[in-house]
Amino acid sequence: VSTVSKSFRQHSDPIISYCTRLTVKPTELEEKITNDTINNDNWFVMLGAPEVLQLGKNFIQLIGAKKALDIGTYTGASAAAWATAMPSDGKVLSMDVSHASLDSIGKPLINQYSDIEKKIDFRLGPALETLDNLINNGESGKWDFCFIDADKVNYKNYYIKCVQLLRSGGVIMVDNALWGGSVVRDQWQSLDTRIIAETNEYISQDNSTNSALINVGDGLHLAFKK
Ligand SMILES: C[S@@+](CC[C@H](N)C(=O)[O-])C[C@H]1O[C@@H](n2cnc3c(N)ncnc32)[C@H](O)[C@@H]1O
Repeated sequence: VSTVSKSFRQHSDPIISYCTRLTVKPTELEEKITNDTINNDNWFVMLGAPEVLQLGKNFIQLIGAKKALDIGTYTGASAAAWATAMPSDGKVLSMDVSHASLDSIGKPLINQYSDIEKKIDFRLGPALETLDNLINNGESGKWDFCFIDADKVNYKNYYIKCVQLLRSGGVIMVDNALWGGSVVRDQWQSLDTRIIAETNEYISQDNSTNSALINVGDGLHLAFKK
């Protein structure tokens, strides 16, 4: 049994299933994306934990977010979650270097829900380039919500760019912030672990945000821009 785990993993602690069962309220579309990803894609462990997506949706509604950055699309589960939580004039910019899983699993489902589909802009290419383009186009301070969930080696870079793009009162969610618990186990220091741990330290020292590092899903570092 693992105490740092996404609820859909078989080895996750029953307490995680309990918390998830009571609070996660997926729509029909969200449920379909989750199930199709788990049943059909070899890399399904990358899927955003439903309990993390629910928390993000709650934040989006709490702060009235209308512009979200989704860094790491995969099958589109997180992008669909943010779009679901937003009003009809909301916008999700979802970034990935590959659209293979999105095209085979997420897109055919999302296309059946035009109210969700029209809110999401799926952008192909390295996320750092997309974020730099936004900054160069005067988008700093104009975004409400960021979800960081792509390649771990760029986590600190993504965080720094998201802080710049976010408005005051905006929320950043850094996923996989506990990386299966490896951040506190010296013998598991892979490059990804080291960079995630470094990013956590950086966020904790960053005076431009308040933060909360919580054990939900694979660990989630929340940062609230001052
Ligand atoms: C953990 S998955 C994202 C999961 C998704 N957010 C969800 O909730 O289901 C990570 C994704 O990041 C993408 N990725 C890897 N390197 C990237 C990069 N440099 N820029 C953008 N996306 C990248 C991968 O192709 C992969 O689809």
